[in-house]
Amino acid sequence: MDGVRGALPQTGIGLDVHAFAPEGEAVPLWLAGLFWPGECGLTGHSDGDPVAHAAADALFSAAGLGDLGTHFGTDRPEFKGASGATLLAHASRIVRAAGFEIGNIAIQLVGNKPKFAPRREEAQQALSAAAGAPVSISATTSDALGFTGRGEGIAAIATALICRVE
Ligand SMILES: Nc1ccn([C@@H]2O[C@H](COP(=O)(O)O)[C@@H](O)[C@H]2O)c(=O)n1
Ligand SMILES: C[C@@]1(CO)OP(=O)(O)OP(=O)(O)OC[C@H]1O
Repeated sequence: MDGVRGALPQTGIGLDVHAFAPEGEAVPLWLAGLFWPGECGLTGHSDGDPVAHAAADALFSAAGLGDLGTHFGTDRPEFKGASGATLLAHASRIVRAAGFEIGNIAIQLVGNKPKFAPRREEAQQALSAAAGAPVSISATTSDALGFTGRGEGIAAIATALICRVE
């Protein structure tokens, strides 16, 4: 990349959705890098954490390095049950190895449950530690509309800002 373009920051976007496990299945909920005792878990090849996955996807998007499936596909048995924080840490290492530093990651969770705000600080600390960069997380319901409003799953959307440093 030549001239000023190589010095400009690059943004990325990521979206992820996971469905709640069927009632009666004792699946633990992992969300935003935290365990949520007593809450219904989400389905997935990994731990199904849409907040961490959206963040990792945003990093890959910003770096032009594909997406989560490119690096941690379901054909990779070593990622079965992997935690979202682990995947985000791996993604951050891959992006740094490609010559970038991470400015920040902003994520918004969309869903009715669990009530996220009381654990926002804890979650931000967990995912910031995983990424090695500031992660902020907001939450919203979808006003009872759509699959999140019907309580069928949780969605998350994220943006990331990275800068080329090498
Ligand atoms: N799972 C959620 C969803 C939302 N919140 C917080 O509730 C507030 C109001 O949300 P709206 O749907 O009206 O946008 C907002 O401050 C969210 O942080 C939450 O804690 N958990
Ligand atoms: C993370 C991976 C791999 O374990 O699986 P899931 O947990 O199903 O998550 P998803 O966000 O649907 O896609 C990425 C997959 O490659």
